[in-house]
Amino acid sequence: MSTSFLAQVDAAFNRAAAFTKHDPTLLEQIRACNAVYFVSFPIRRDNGTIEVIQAWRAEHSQHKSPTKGGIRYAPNVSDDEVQALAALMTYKCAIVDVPFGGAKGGVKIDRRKYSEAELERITRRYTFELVRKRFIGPGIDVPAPDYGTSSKEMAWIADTYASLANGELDAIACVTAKPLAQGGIRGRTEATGRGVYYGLREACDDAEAMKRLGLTRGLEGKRVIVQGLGNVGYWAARFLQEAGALVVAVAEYNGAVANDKGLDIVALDAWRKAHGSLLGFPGATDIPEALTALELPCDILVPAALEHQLTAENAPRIQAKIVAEAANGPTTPEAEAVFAQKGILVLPDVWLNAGGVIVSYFEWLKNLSHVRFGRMQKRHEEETLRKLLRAIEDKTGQRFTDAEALSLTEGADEEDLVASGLAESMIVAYRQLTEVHRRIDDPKVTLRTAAMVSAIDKVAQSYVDMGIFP
Ligand SMILES: NC(=O)c1ccc[n+]([C@@H]2O[C@H](COP(=O)([O-])OP(=O)(O)OC[C@H]3O[C@@H](n4cnc5c(N)ncnc54)[C@H](O)[C@@H]3O)[C@@H](O)[C@H]2O)c1
Repeated sequence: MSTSFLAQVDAAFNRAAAFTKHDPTLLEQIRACNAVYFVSFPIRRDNGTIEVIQAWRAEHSQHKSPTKGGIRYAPNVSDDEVQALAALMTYKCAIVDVPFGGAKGGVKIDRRKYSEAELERITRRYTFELVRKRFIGPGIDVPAPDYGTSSKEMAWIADTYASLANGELDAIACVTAKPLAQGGIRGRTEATGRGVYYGLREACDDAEAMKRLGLTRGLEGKRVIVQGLGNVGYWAARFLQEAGALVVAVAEYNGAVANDKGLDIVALDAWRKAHGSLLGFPGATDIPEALTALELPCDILVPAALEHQLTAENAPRIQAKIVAEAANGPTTPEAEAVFAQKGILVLPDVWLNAGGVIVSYFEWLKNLSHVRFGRMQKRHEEETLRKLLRAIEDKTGQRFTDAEALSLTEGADEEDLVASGLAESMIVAYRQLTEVHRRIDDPKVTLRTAAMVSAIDKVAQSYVDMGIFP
C-alpha cells in the first residue's frame, strides 16, 4: 500500500478544497478529526484464558450532533483506519443531507476466531467503555454495523447501553440497525446495498454519462462483478440482479466463481453458507485466486469488501467501464489515476454507499419520536392530499369523500417509506454532485472531487453559521 487510508482521504479532501473559496483555517477545522478514544480491555475466553482487546472510536466532526458511523470488527483495524472512515462519514452525511457528524469505531479482532459468547462479551465491554467516556448516546454518538458486525452486535450494544442508562427515555436511539423487535426499522439490513443499486440505477440512466462510456442506458443486461458477498455486496448484487443486470462473477477472500450467463445470488449465498466458500457452486467456474476475478470482462465492478483492493498493480487490467464503490476506500489514488486515464467512471464511496446512514437516520427519528415510522409521514401525506383534492374540487366541481381521498394513501407502510426516502436521497445527491461536476467543467476532475466539493461547502456553511465557542 503506497499511502495510508487517512492520507488517501485527506488527499481527496485537499484536491476538492482547491475548488472552494473557504478560508484555509476553516478548511483545516473541517478536515481535522475532533476526538479519538483508544482503549485496551481484557476479556475472558471460553477456555478460561484472558486476552487483551484493542478498540477505537473516532468522532471526526461534531459540527452536527450526534456523530454517526459504524463499528468494524477486523484484524487490521487501526487508529489510521478509524480516523479515515470517520472522516468519510462526515462527508457522506453532508452529501446526502443527513444531519449528523461523522464517526467510526473499530475492534481489532478476527471475528471468525471467537465464539458467539466471546463476541457478546467483547461487544458489551466495548459499549461499557464508550459509555464511560461519553462516546455513545442518542444525542452524542450513535454507532451502526460495518465490516464484521451486524444487527446482532447492535442488539447487544442497545441492551448494554439501556442497562447503564438508568431509565433514559431515548436510550433505544443510542445505536441503529437494531433487530426489529428492539426498535429497528424495516429495510435497514439491506439499506446500503439497496442504496448502491439506486445510485447505479441513476448513473446508468444518465444518458450523457452512458454515452461517454459507450454503454446503453439502463441496468438491463449490464454485466456486473461483485467483490465481497457480505451485507453490502449481497444486497447490492440481489437488487441489481432483480433489475435485470447479470452478476457474472463474485469474489470472496477464499475464492471466486464466474458464469457468463449470470449467477443466482440467493442460491450462491446459500451455497457459501453451507460450504464455507463460493468454490464448487454448480454451473460456475472456480477462480481460486479471487482477486483476479475482478479483472474479467464486465460493465460494472462493485468492490464491496475492504479498502485498497484496486491498486496501481491491478488497475491497468480492470476491464469494467464503471467502478461502483460499495466499500469504503477500495480504490487507491494511484488506481484512480489509471481509471481516469482509461476513461473508467468511478462512483465514489462518499455518495454510493450512503444508504446505510440514510436509513439509520430514519431509524433514529423513529426511536426519538416513539411512534412507528411512517405514521407521522402518512398523516402529513393525507393532509397534503386533502388540500390537493379540495383544489381540484374547486376547479372541476367534482366531489371526493374523505374515504376516497384516504384510499389513495393506502399501502404506504414503513418499508415503502424507507425505500422511497432512500431512493429520493440517493437521486437528489447524484443530481447535486453531477451539477457541481458540470460547474467545475474540467474533464480531469473526478466525480469524487465533485462530491467532496459539495460536502466541504455544506460543512463549511454549518461552521460559519455556528461560530466559535467560547
Ligand atoms: N454495513 C453497512 O451498512 C456499510 C455501510 C457503508 C459502507 N460499508 C462498507 O462496505 C464494506 C463491506 O461492509 P459489510 O458491512 O458488507 O461487511 P460484511 O462483514 O458484512 O461483509 C464483508 C464481506 O467481504 C468479504 N471479504 C473480506 N475480505 C475479502 C477479500 N479480500 N476479497 C473478497 N471478499 C472479502 C468477507 O468475507 C465478507 O463476506 C466495508 O468497506 C464497509 O465499510 C458498509
